[in-house]
Amino acid sequence: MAMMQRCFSNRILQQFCSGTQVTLLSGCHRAAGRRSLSSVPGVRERTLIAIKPDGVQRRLVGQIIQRFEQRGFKLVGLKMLQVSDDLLSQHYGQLRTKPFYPGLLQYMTSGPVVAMVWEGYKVIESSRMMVGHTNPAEAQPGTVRGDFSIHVSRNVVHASDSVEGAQREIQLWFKGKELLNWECCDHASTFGL
Ligand SMILES: Nc1ncnc2c1ncn2[C@@H]1O[C@H](COP(=O)(O)OP(=O)(O)OP(=O)(O)O)[C@@H](O)[C@H]1O
Ligand SMILES: O=c1ccn([C@@H]2O[C@H](COP(=O)(O)OP(=O)(O)O)[C@@H](O)[C@H]2O)c(=O)[nH]1
Ligand SMILES: [Mg+2]
Repeated sequence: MAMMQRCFSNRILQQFCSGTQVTLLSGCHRAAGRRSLSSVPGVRERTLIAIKPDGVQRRLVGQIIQRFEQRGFKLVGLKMLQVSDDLLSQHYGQLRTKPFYPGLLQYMTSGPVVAMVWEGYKVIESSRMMVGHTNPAEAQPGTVRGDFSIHVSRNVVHASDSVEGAQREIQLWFKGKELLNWECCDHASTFGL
């Protein structure tokens, strides 16, 4: 490699190594004739991720956002809010009869929550994997819960668990105008377009 670097200028070396790389270096413009992002099924999937009050109190917001950015997902909605009992009872309605439900409401209203909508290919399934098992004691190291929490009653983050659930939760937590449609300039790297 050192020899090659002596022989070629940087630009020639890039062309020599990879035509694709040269396309990337030429900027954020989609090359003519390429498929548009919308033509790839599933890339517009969206999910609700909420950093719960313990995650905010423990100043984990940046690290959690970083994991989703690094993975390649796109942030399309973000806000910090004090969650109301009304919103929570709709969000966790299916858990109303569980013995831990009163404690869950108390926990979720104990301080601010950071709510986000992330977009990308299979983002719902992937983010559940990234978040890990509901019970942190069973969550794999490398997951958010497996790295940052130890008890099910303080498991740091929420992630939608199905397409229907994600649509319902996004509508519950966000107004349409709070979500932004914007294009990332790294389609070629992320989706191979
Ligand atoms: N046994 C328990 N004791 C205390 N809290 C619990 C218990 N089980 C679940 N919870 C809380 O209720 C939340 C919702 O439970 P659910 O079964 O939906 O898990 P989840 O889908 O992994 O979590 P979330 O919906 O918050 O992403 C859990 O994330 C956790 O905060
Ligand atoms: O035995 C339990 C199960 C759940 N939860 C809480 O309830 C939330 C929602 O439960 P769900 O089954 O939706 O789990 P999740 O989707 O969060 O993994 C969890 O995140 C926990 O905060 C709890 O406190 N005790
Ligand atoms: Mg759940």
